[in-house]
Amino acid sequence: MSKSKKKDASSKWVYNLRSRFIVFDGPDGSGKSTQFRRLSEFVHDNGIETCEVREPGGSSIGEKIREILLDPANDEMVLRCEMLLYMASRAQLAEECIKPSMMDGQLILVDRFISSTLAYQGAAGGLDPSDIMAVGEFALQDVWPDLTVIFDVDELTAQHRLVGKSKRKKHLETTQMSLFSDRMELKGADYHRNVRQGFLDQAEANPDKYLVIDATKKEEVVWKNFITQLKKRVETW
Ligand SMILES: Nc1ncnc2c1ncn2[C@@H]1O[C@H](COP(=O)(O)OP(=O)(O)OP(=O)(O)O)[C@@H](O)[C@H]1O
Ligand SMILES: Cc1cn([C@H]2C[C@H](O)[C@@H](COP(=O)(O)O)O2)c(=O)[nH]c1=O
Repeated sequence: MSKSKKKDASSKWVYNLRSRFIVFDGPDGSGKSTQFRRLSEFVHDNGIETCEVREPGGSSIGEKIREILLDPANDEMVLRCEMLLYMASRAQLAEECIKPSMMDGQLILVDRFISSTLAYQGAAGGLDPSDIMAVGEFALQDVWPDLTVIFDVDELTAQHRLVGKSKRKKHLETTQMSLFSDRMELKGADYHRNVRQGFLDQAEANPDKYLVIDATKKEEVVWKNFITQLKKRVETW
């Protein structure tokens, strides 16, 4: 078999990704955005069009909400306000970007989604997950992910990565806010430990809709494991 035919046969599963919705999630510094970019490149090489957005943000209104949420100056923000703002950004994103792109046959790749609200404002913040889901159902209507991939990493590894990332950012960006950690990253170690556990608990409770990837390994190793696990899952769709 020629090399190109071999590639066609081995990547046939990729076509099952059309009109699907995949979320990348995990603790800050887990490396999810790195793997997001790698999957994007991989599917484009295989001729799949994508809609790629981040949360909070992804729409012009959502990006304004993001600024409010992550600005360390807003330290008086109460938990219910925080949760509703994340969800408001998500409602706009679902209607403005996700729904139309799905109808268009694109693969939807989202950096964070309601899984983050359940982990941060729920497991770590203390809000009842059933309240979050009730607001989520109102905000999202019928726009729910087919798969949420959790990039799991311990706190220490994540912290080292974030320090490295912010050092590089200092050379690249000029805004004052980019020089410092955002409001959520500034929360303490206990909070971030509960965030991680919150993600793992969601995955354990919903194995059909979640995938957990060990993100502590080198980038290339994480990628190989991720694409192998994703292929297995997508072949069942
Ligand atoms: N497997 C890895 N091993 C070591 N470093 C990594 C790995 N994956 C990503 N990094 C580096 O760690 C930093 C954080 O990665 P990335 O931005 O992908 O994480 P993230 O989880 O999306 O972060 P955030 O939640 O803060 O947006 C980056 O500097 C990136 O180059
Ligand atoms: C969607 C969502 C996000 N968060 C937190 C998680 C991060 O600390 C920031 C987003 O920053 P990133 O650089 O894009 O990862 O917000 C949250 O607490 N709740 C949510 O629903």
